Formats: sequence, structure tokens, C-alpha cells
Amino acid sequence: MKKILVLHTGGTIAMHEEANGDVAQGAENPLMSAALSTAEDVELIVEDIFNLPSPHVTPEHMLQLKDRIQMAIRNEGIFGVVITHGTDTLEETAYFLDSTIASATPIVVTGAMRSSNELGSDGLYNYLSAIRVAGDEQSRGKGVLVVMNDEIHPARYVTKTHTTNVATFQSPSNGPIGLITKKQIVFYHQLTPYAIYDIDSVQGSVPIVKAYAGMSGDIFGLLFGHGIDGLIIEALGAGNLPPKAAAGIQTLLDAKIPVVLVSRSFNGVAEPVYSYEGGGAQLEEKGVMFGNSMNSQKARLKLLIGLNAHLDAQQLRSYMHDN
Ligand SMILES: NC(=O)C[C@H](N)C(=O)O
Repeated sequence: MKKILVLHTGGTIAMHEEANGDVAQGAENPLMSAALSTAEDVELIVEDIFNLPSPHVTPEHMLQLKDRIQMAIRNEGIFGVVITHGTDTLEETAYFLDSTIASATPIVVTGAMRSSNELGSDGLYNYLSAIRVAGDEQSRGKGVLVVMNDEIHPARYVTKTHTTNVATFQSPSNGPIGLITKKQIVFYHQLTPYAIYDIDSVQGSVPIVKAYAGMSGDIFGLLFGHGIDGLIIEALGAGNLPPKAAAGIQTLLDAKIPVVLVSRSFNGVAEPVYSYEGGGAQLEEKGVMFGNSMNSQKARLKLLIGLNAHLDAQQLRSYMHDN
């Protein structure tokens, strides 16, 4: 019997539709009483660790999940872990766990786009698929995986791309890492290795600011006054800013506050290419770091992890760049 630790955290997968069409949380998680027909060699240890819509999930909750999973890996002889989660911030929790837990144990995160009593509800199906993947030998050593809609995606690359479609989770640059069919689980490729920091705190204020045509630098002055510890800028194209915005970040850089640039384009990498005013080459010269192909919400967690791992400026620069 393979022991699978299941941690329910809430989200649409644990919700129901009411008579007026609103989707709401009940006192009971419907997954707890669902009739499951899993592969017979799996024993589930099920915990309702939280019951939160995922917009209520914070890095502190992610840290709590990490601690619970690490304890189970160390002491409870588990084969794999399944986490059910709301989809809005699912990629963030999955990415956080992927970046902080160094273990070959399969860790699979899943959710649903339609609540438990809606026509075409995908919750139970995704839950069963996640259990199958978490109990599969091939899933070992593949980092944290996101299982939705018959696809397996690496936490590093997956993102929510659609507000309502059940095929919302995609890995824009790389595609899924695997596929779930009725009879088998197929993996297509391996991930390259990446740094993992087993942090024990998630302190610090790291906001995200999105760049746009005609942007001024005012927002950076306000953030500086607010006392931030780091900043992610979703920059334009390959990693550029409007001239006034570029000038506005100087105060943060002078104060040695890490500023990381990612792109608001969801495909490709942000890198220092252009030498015009506000161009990436100039920004790099000023001390801005580049977050490569990461999206802003994951780059924010990554910077938070780097800061809580007490990396020095050089280590932080290469950590933010490698993904
Ligand atoms: N589909 C979902 O789970 C969305 C929901 N708002 C949540 O993230 O909690």
C-alpha cells in the first residue's frame, strides 16, 4: 500500500453552487464524503489543513504546508502528497513548495474550475487524477507537479491562463510535462536542476508593479516611502521601461533594494537587450536584476525566498536569473 498524504486547503474544488448561482463554501468539504475509486494499492491520509478560497492564501500558509509536508516525508513513510487548492493562486503555492522542498517525493497540486454540484464539475476527476500521479513511481524526482484536466505541468512553468475554462492551466513556453489517460501516466521530458532553499520564514514586503505606455516614476517613490524590501516590475517586451519609470527606480536602487524585472509578455525571457533610455541594457547597468522567463507572481515568491535565505547581492542576482 502506498500512503498518500492529502491536504485539502479549500477553493472551488471544495465549494458548491447555491440556488442563486453564487459559488460558496460550505462547512463540509464535499471531497471528504466523495465516493472514490482509486487504484487499490493507495492508502489516503486526509487532512483539511485549511478551508480557504485561494485569494485568502498567503506565503505564511504556504510555509505551513511546506512544514507539514516535510514532517510527513521525514516521519510518516508516505509515498506522495496531494494538495487540493483554489486555482487563483494555485501556481504560487505550487511554485513556493517546489522552490523550498528538496525531496524526490511526488507532490501534486490540483483544483477545480467548477464547484462540486455544477454540471460538468471537474473537481472529483482532477482529485482522482492527482492521486494517480502522486502514487506513480515515474512522478518521483520531478519537483512539484500541477495536475488538471488530464495534463501534468511543472510548478515552475505552469500558470492560470483563463478565468473559467477547465483547460486553464498551461505552461506557455514549454507545454505540459506529461499526460494522464484512462490507462496510463506518460511523462514527456525531465526538468533541468534548480536551486531549492529550505527557508523557515517568509518575511518582507515585495510588491509587483506593472509597466505601461506613458508610465511615470511616481509609484516607485511611494513604494520607497512605504519601506519595501524588494520589488518586481512586470516590464515591457524583452525587459524595458518608459524613460520616466526607469528614472523613478533609482531611489530604490540607491537604497540597495533589489529590483527584479520580468516581462509582461507571457512567453519568452526578460533580458538586457536595448541600450536606449529605459532599455534593458541601461537598466542592468543601474543594478536591476532580470527574472528570465518567470512570471511576476512567481518572481515575487522567488525574491521573498531569496531574501529569507539571506542570499547576498551576487547570489540573489544569479538565483533570480536561473529558471
Ligand atoms: N477555481 C477556483 O478555485 C477559483 C477560486 N476563486 C479560488 O481560487 O479559490
